[in-house]
Amino acid sequence: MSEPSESRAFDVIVIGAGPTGENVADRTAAAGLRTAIVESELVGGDCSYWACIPSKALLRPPAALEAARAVAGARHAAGGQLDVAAVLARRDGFVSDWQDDGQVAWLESAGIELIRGHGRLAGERRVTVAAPDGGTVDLTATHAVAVCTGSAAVVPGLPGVAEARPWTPREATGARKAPDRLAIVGGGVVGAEMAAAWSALGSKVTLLMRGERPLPRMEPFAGDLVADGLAARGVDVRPGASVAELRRAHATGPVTLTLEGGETLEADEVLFATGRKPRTEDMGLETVGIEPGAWLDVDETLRVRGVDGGWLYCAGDTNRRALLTHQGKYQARVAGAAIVARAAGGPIDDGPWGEHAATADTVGAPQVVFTEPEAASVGLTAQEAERAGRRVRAVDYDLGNVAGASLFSDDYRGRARIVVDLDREVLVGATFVGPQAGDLLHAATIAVTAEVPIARLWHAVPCFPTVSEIWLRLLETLRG
Ligand SMILES: Cc1cc2nc3c(=O)[nH]c(=O)nc-3n(C[C@H](O)[C@H](O)[C@H](O)COP(=O)(O)OP(=O)(O)OC[C@H]3O[C@@H](n4cnc5c(N)ncnc54)[C@H](O)[C@@H]3O)c2cc1C
Ligand SMILES: NC(=O)c1ccc[n+]([C@@H]2O[C@H](COP(=O)([O-])OP(=O)(O)OC[C@H]3O[C@@H](n4cnc5c(N)ncnc54)[C@H](O)[C@@H]3O)[C@@H](O)[C@H]2O)c1
Repeated sequence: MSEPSESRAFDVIVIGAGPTGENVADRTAAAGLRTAIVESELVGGDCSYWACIPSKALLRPPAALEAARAVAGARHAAGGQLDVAAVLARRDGFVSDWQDDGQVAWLESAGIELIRGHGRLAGERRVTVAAPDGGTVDLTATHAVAVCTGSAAVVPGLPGVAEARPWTPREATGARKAPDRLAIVGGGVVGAEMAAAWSALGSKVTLLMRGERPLPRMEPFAGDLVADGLAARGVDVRPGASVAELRRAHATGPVTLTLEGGETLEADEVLFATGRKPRTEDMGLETVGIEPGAWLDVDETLRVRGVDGGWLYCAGDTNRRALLTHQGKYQARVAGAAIVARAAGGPIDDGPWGEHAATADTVGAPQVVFTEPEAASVGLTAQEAERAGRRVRAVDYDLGNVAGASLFSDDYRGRARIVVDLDREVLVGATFVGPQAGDLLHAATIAVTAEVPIARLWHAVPCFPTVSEIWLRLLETLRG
């Protein structure tokens, strides 16, 4: 006998309660629209339990220890080893032991109704939820449905991959002990951060990447400095290495990776950090004329293109604009405001930098990679700017030559670059690499998104002796 089905009506239905979905729902509920959010796993999403939070919780203790060891006078007091069990316990605390009670309580306090289960679109403004108890809940939205279902790890279909039982970022951020030998495939952000984390926590890490250096989307010097930093901490960094097949002969035994060219490598675990795919395969997209499994193509207000009636929105990883929590939350604020404005029949301000346009996604989405050294960037690289037909000048400066940096740590090594649009005399990109360089980034994000004229930036005086004096040095170098 099938479980009973229930029908409910709301103004807005959000599918996926990750950071993005939570923020869309928060905006619409705060504006008085009856809002439901559908979640199939944990309220809080990947970011809270299997991505940003646990990864940064693993990376922070080794970084804190290194920071102390980098300063003569403090070094002797930081001579011990990391307490790995305590690091993992602290990580478990940050993910609330993979329980979502706290986030559920927040939803309740915000007046958002949680409906647990797997959500699928079922035609215009309709969502069917397969509830954990086997029943179904049929939902109808008066104004909008927002798809915020995030992304999932891509594992390439190499021979032997299923038997090798590889780690995805979920296992890598949630592991309960450091494997003796960890092979990581993919030199993107996850690969670099997990190499930094697990090498510090006791694994012998080999980082295999197809390209010349890690972090291929950043300025080349960022990948080079991060590769040097990883190598200095014992990671075997292998550029130009592609895995051809894997073999794990015994369930409890090691895995052997065969590289293209025939070389083999043995490890206890292998992590595939090889990118993401949208979580849209099994969610009824075909009922609204979209191919299942596709990234959703949206306009600047985050409304899905090509859907009659304009009621379907998509924010966060699933639209592929910028796979970052802070950009997903930004899109959520924009989409939420657009849904509220359209529901009220009000005007839509969707021109560049308008209230209902996610302009920063393409102009100034910042990112910090929490390796040692950190790599932080916003806007365009010099090469991207040139490819876009801009007349630009890249200005570089050695971060270690700034007084604040040499005080911050002995032998500070790092580099900064600003990319200046020579026609408009504004910054279109910036990159900082060095210990704790991520904290330098927000000033650059403001300069890029607010299009602060260089002539005015000259009057923004950084304090002596902070690492921020890099700004003065870069502008002096630009002006000659
Ligand atoms: C290891 C790792 C580290 C990262 N670190 C950072 C970082 O430091 N900073 C940063 O900015 N970004 C980081 N990211 C990226 C960040 O995790 C994502 O950009 C972010 O989680 C996207 O948020 P979201 O809300 O779009 O999706 P998610 O967080 O994935 O949430 C989507 C939610 O939708 C639910 N869902 C999916 N399908 C359905 C369905 N059909 N029905 C009901 N519910 C459904 C899921 O269960 C999930 O809860 C990291 C990613 C990884 C893998
Ligand atoms: N600190 C942060 O902001 C942070 C941290 C982690 C992840 N993230 C986000 O999460 C997303 C996912 O990260 P990711 O590192 O998985 O993806 P990514 O796209 O950054 O990197 C994946 C890498 O794997 C390589 N690759 C793909 N297939 C391969 C194969 N078969 N063999 C070898 N290499 C292969 C790609 O060339 C690429 O360099 C990113 O968009 C990133 O922005 C952000």
